[in-house]
Amino acid sequence: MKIKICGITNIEDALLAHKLGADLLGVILDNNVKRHGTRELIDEMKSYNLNVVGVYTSMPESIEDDFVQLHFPHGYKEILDVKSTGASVISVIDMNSEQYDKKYHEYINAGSDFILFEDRSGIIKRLPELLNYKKIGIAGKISPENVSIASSFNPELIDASSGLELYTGKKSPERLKMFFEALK
Ligand SMILES: O=C(O)c1ccccc1NCC(=O)[C@H](O)[C@H](O)COP(=O)(O)O
Repeated sequence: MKIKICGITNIEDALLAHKLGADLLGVILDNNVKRHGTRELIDEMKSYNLNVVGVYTSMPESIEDDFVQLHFPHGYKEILDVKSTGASVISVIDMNSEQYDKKYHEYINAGSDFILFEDRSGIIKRLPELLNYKKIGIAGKISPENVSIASSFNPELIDASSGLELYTGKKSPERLKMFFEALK
């Protein structure tokens, strides 16, 4: 099971999350999103050998990342285009969208490395719906208080962001520590 901390906006949060045990660190590359980062931040994170996921809300013109999160409704072509660069793909499915099961099979068949099921109002209550899926990640209000429930479900990927913040865009060192403690 891999742990991804998303919404990283600064190097201090990135280094602390990595030190505590994060496998992947997500940087949102969309200036319209409050908790976004920059290409410069990604370069700095890579200089520390951190595993960075570039999180995109639309298809980027070029791919410079080792891990790419397609955080918008996409299809076969976008996944193949990213995979042709050698990057790993995280395909996000909004569980409140129609036909999420159909999308899951499309993304699996296209070769996505992880299918990240997201319910921004809280994924924990949706877990019973996900029992028969493979290669899945889960996201949506995962926090120190409920991450033990998330991990007992044993997904391939757990993604957490806002539940670890002091304020939007800034992670709380205390909450990060509590989160990784709860995973032990
Ligand atoms: O976090 C955002 O505001 C965001 C906005 C637009 C696209 C992606 C965004 N986040 C990426 C993520 O993977 C989230 O961090 C993930 O769904 C977890 O969300 P949460 O823990 O509920 O903040």
